[in-house]
Amino acid sequence: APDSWDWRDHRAVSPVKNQGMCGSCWAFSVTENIEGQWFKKTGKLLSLSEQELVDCDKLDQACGGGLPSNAYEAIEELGGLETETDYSYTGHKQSCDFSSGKVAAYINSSVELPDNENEIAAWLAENSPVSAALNAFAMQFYRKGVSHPLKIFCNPWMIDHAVLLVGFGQRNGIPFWAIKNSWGEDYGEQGYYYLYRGSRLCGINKMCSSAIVN
Ligand SMILES: CCC[C@@H](/C=C/S(=O)(=O)c1ccccc1)NC(=O)[C@H](Cc1ccccc1)NC(=O)N1CCC(N2CCOCC2)CC1
Repeated sequence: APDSWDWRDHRAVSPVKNQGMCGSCWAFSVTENIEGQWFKKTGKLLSLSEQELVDCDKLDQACGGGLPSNAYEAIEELGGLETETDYSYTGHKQSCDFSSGKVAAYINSSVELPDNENEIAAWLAENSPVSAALNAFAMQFYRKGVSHPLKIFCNPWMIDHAVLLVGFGQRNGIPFWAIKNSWGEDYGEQGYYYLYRGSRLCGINKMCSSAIVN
């Protein structure tokens, strides 16, 4: 794998979004992974609809939480995702208003990545941004820099948030993951969280996955 990689340099990442008062982080993690997969296939960067998942993904619990693995399955069953513009975000569950004629992006399958951080980095650089989940306790108090929380404050077995890995590298020799969050641009560093890479912190390595667009 390269020493560093950042999909934002390749215009494969949409602007930071804001889930508002809805526990829909799982939907943002998945739509933004698919934005990256779709970009890789077509060279077009679309902003895809999280609201479609909140309203129409019956395998997950809308604002009450969800799992990326369920969401990939739901998207395959629905037939794809509409754009953010066609099915815009309201931050609360409504009746499903999906129309297959408006599908802007589809997926063929999904993969769970290995839990080795070097392998995850290599896969990311080769393929697309990666859906990940982690214990978000330290994220809530983050302002800037490379976050390196004590393990006792970031139990890797208490995973409660889903995010997007967009890149990795080193800052003054400190290895980091560049993590796109869905709490708006005022969060952290322009909406991003930088987490120390290489110690499996906060369980960041445990639930990495991606849709596959052939
Ligand atoms: C109320 C849900 C909040 C929401 C989004 C997070 S959040 O709101 O951004 C946030 C997180 C942490 C601190 C502050 C704010 N969290 C989730 O969606 C998390 C994300 C996650 C957790 C663990 C592994 C992978 C992904 N998922 C969840 O909360 N859930 C996973 C599925 C579970 N289902 C219950 C019924 O049986 C099927 C499974 C419901 C809870």
